[in-house]
Amino acid sequence: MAKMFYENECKLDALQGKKVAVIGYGSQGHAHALNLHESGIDVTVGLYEGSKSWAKAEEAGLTVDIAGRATAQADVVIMLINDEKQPQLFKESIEPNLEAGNYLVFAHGFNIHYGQVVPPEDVNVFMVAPKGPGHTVRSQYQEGRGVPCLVAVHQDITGDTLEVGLAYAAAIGGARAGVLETTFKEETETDLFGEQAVLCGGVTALMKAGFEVLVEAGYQPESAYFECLHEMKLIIDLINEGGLSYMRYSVSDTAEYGDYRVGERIVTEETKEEMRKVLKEVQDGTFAKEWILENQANRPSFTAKRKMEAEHPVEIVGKDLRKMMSWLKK
Ligand SMILES: NC(=O)C1=CN([C@@H]2O[C@H](COP(=O)(O)OP(=O)(O)OC[C@H]3O[C@@H](n4cnc5c(N)ncnc54)[C@H](OP(=O)(O)O)[C@@H]3O)[C@@H](O)[C@H]2O)C=CC1
Ligand SMILES: CC[C@](O)(C(C)=O)C(=O)O
Ligand SMILES: [Mg+2]
Ligand SMILES: [Mg+2]
Repeated sequence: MAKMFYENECKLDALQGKKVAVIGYGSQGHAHALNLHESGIDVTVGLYEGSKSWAKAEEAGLTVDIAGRATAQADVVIMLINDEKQPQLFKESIEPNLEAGNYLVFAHGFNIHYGQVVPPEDVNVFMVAPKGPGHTVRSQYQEGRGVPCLVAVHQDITGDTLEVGLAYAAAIGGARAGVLETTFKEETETDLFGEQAVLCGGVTALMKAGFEVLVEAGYQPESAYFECLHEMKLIIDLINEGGLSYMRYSVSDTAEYGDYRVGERIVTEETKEEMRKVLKEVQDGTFAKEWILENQANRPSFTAKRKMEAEHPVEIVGKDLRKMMSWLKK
């Protein structure tokens, strides 16, 4: 049975009086640092000399120091730099500055699960992994809402690591939506599978395929963009709010009938079989190994793919159409 925690069980007291170092100030880092700060927690952001994030964090009113010094003065240290950069920074600047009984924290289990970071035996290790992008972790917190989080304990030296983890989840807003207890293994494998097969890889492939089929058939790219990309969020918002049936209640019966008739012709048993292969590659470490080697080789295929994807016609037409929507971020 899944164990869920909500605000009444996640006491901020477990974090009161403790100093937190947030290492990194990108998508998750800025959200954690600002949410913790506004929840009354003592936060220092840890970066490196010359980081482009440094000025942003200072402009937001936060204390900033280099990662090693931020770690040395903290009780709780959360690793919010890019996964692939964490092992080196950990060895050089974090590990030498950790003290027995400190809390080392992750927002994703990759480096612990695949053995890229091996923490000293005398520190507590836990994870608070928001199930949403960092910018949403911040905007939801500001609206009095929260993004659900997963919590997991890897090492518990002082006997209170789960309580500190739950307090951390509450301080970033996650306990408003719910905190699910899990393991580093489950979080790592489900997160990698989800982002590859469904949330990022699956969704973008589906949108591009729909766009391409309409444009090939001679329809205007602008029309194809509105249909296959822009409207996706509006449909997903309804699903997020009330499940599949609420979306189906809001769309026309014509759309609902088409949904039942066609959905399984698009995501077929063959697609599910491929999803099972993707999951296997995550579980047996094939993906992790490939991503580590890609970074060691200076990201040749990642960089080429990023450039190619940015030049896709759906990106070109979308950029122009979004210029007219003043409420969207530029
Ligand atoms: N992005 C997301 O929404 C989610 C991310 N996560 C996890 O959160 C963690 C952080 O990811 P994410 O927020 O995407 O990271 P980002 O790429 O957005 O941000 C990385 C930050 O780390 C800084 N940085 C890079 N190298 C160093 C270094 N050597 N020393 C100190 N700071 C450094 C960068 O500074 P600079 O500006 O100078 O580059 C930047 O501020 C990862 O473990 C990820 O898996 C989990 C859930 C969702
Ligand atoms: C879906 C991508 C994600 O796992 C996330 C925002 O939850 C990530 O790694 O950024
Ligand atoms: Mg995720
Ligand atoms: Mg992820």
